Amino acid sequence: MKSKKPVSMKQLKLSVPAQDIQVDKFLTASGTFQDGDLLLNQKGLRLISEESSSGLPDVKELESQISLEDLETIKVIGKGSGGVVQLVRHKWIGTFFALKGIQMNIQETARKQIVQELKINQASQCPHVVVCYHSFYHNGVISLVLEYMDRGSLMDIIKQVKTILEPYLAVVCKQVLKGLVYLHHERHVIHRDIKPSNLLVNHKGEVKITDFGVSAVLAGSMGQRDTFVGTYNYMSPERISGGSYDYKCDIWSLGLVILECAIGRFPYIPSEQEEGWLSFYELLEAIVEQPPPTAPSDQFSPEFCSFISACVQKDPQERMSSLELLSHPFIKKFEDKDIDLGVLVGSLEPPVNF
Ligand SMILES: Nc1ncnc2c1ncn2[C@@H]1O[C@H](COP(=O)(O)OP(=O)(O)OP(=O)(O)O)[C@@H](O)[C@H]1O
Repeated sequence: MKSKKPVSMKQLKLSVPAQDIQVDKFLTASGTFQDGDLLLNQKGLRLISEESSSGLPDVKELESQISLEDLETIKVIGKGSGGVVQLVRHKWIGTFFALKGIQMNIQETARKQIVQELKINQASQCPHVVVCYHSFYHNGVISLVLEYMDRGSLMDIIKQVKTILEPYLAVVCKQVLKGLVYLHHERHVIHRDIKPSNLLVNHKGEVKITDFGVSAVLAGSMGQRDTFVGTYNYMSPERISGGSYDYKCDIWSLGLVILECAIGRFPYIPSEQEEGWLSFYELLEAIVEQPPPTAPSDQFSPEFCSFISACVQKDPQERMSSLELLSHPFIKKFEDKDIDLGVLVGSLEPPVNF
């Protein structure tokens, strides 16, 4: 989408502010002069709606305004299998975004279809799903302009703290479950790639699911249900065995992620006391053939152990749904305890400093 061209200075007539109004009242942190819908900085002049009352820019407004030229790169903040994620700033409104690039070696028509489908998916309005403001296709790369989550992913957090205590995990789970209820019951989509690096956190302690739509669209658009480039670690047994699957595969993945955060290692990797490492094929075989992992009952509460086991049932029919899990005793246990995840993440180094 094209951005509006700045108006030339000759066309401008600016009225002088009244004496008793301070100029800094109009200056934004990025050095842009803002008065209502009018923005002025060294790049020129532009009209844009004010931010919504939530503090986040209005999605629809931004969707029609963002173009790649409007975004300046601050730094690379992450690398995935498909490409890099950069912290970028909108030159006009000063807002930070995460710009995720996905390199794709597929036919032009398929790429266009993917961008088209991503545009439909980006209409998410759930507070627990990362907003995708815009998607572009440029020079073989699909770029997504995402809401910036300034504390990175759950993976970044467990790298620093090793384990997360149950009260915080309950807060994380509740938010992820709300995101999954939205995806499963309102949007009727399976995420397919729930893993620590796809659960993002911000300084307010909000947890949001990202990459919604990306894995689903890629799988669908490439004519195979599981064209998969990421990790298989969190994939449910029914998907690994190539059978049919539904929303419950996301619940299996969530159970493994939460157990990993609690015990400080991927549940299928033997602990330090046990011998050996699993190869890729041994891991897949273990997921399909062995009994599911459990939380050690001597280290964790009965509610937590029961929550994990409700998620990692090998038979998807036996697994609880996202809606059912929201009222699980483990989630309920900490609901009135006023646990602030912002305090935990606030004590850690933000990934942008890594
Ligand atoms: N919206 C975002 N805000 C802040 N940081 C982000 C955002 N999206 C991604 N990141 C950072 O970039 C890292 C890489 O993300 P990305 O989604 O590219 O890859 P991945 O999930 O690790 O792997 P894969 O490409 O296999 O899905 C994340 O772990 C996170 O630290």
